[in-house]
Amino acid sequence: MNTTPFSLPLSSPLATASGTIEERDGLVVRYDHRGHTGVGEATPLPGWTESLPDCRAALASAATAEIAGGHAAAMLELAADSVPAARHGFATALLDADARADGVPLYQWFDADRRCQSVPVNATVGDGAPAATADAVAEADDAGFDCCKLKVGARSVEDDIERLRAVRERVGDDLTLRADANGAWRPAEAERAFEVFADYGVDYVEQPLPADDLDGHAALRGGPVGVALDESLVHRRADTVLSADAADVLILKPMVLGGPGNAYTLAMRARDHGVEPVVTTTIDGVVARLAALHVAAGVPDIGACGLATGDRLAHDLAPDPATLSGGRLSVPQTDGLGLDPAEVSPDA
Ligand SMILES: O=C(O)CCC(=O)c1ccccc1C(=O)O
Ligand SMILES: [Mg+2]
Repeated sequence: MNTTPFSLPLSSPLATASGTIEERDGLVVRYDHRGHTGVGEATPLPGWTESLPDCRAALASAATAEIAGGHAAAMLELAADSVPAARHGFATALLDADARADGVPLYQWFDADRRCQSVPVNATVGDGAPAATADAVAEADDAGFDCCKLKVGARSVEDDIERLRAVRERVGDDLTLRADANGAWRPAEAERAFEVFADYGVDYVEQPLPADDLDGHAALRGGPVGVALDESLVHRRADTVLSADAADVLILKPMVLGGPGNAYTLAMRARDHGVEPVVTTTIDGVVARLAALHVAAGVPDIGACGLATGDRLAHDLAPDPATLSGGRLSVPQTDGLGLDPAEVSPDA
């Protein structure tokens, strides 16, 4: 196992109710397995995963364990609940090598019978003044997106309502709108937002209330605006969230869940519970974005996913083989993730 640090500044920082994401730092992981080099990415996001030093230390322990006991010993060092980004990095490299060895794109390694050329994606629009928000949504609409997610909760509910009004005035009613409050609201604020957001045709709100408040989220369900849980999956067993009947939608971030395999398993389990899975990145480099894209591609008839985040980066780890057109991201059909490991470089 070999790791290389990288630092990816954002050309377009993402302003949210829980802070602004300006830069993504992590490690590229390479691993030789079954005659192939697999590549993975560990890009921790504090608040969602372990810190970068903890991620680095976990991968160093895993590399030591690997020398004595191979990939199974390395995986045992990488617990999904304590070091999910490190686990994601190694697990992705292992899966990439496995899929290459089997001669299939990663999503077909999850489900050999599936064929998927592209995945629908949402545009992601950060917090901003009403006019700037409407501009950003109009730009996404012009670029062919059918679905746009707005960050809310960074300002008052009444101010977010003004933003929604400006958006609908600008782009009309055809575009699907979602909102993401990142846990910012108190129950009364969430109730008010759900009432008025319904008039603006908001499909669902991600994490209206703090992560721990599963009962509060359950109580918000049943109206025209759905409830999606995201932060509630951090440090918590997914079974707990599913059995609380607190969500219409589960937001699945492979980087937060400990890897693409965990995210795929959870997506299929959510479906079995009648909960719709949506796969998103944590604003990652191209290796992790492709891993998340393959997870989404493995799930039949998945709705728009939060995977169109590559254009926020000032530079990337390698050229992106997935192309955006008509609100869909193409899925590479070459073996593994669809990247040439020789092209992956921290200063690409
Ligand atoms: O879902 C999307 O559209 C993009 C991803 C996104 O919003 C996000 C990115 C980094 C950290 C948290 C979040 C989030 O969904 O809350
Ligand atoms: Mg979210």
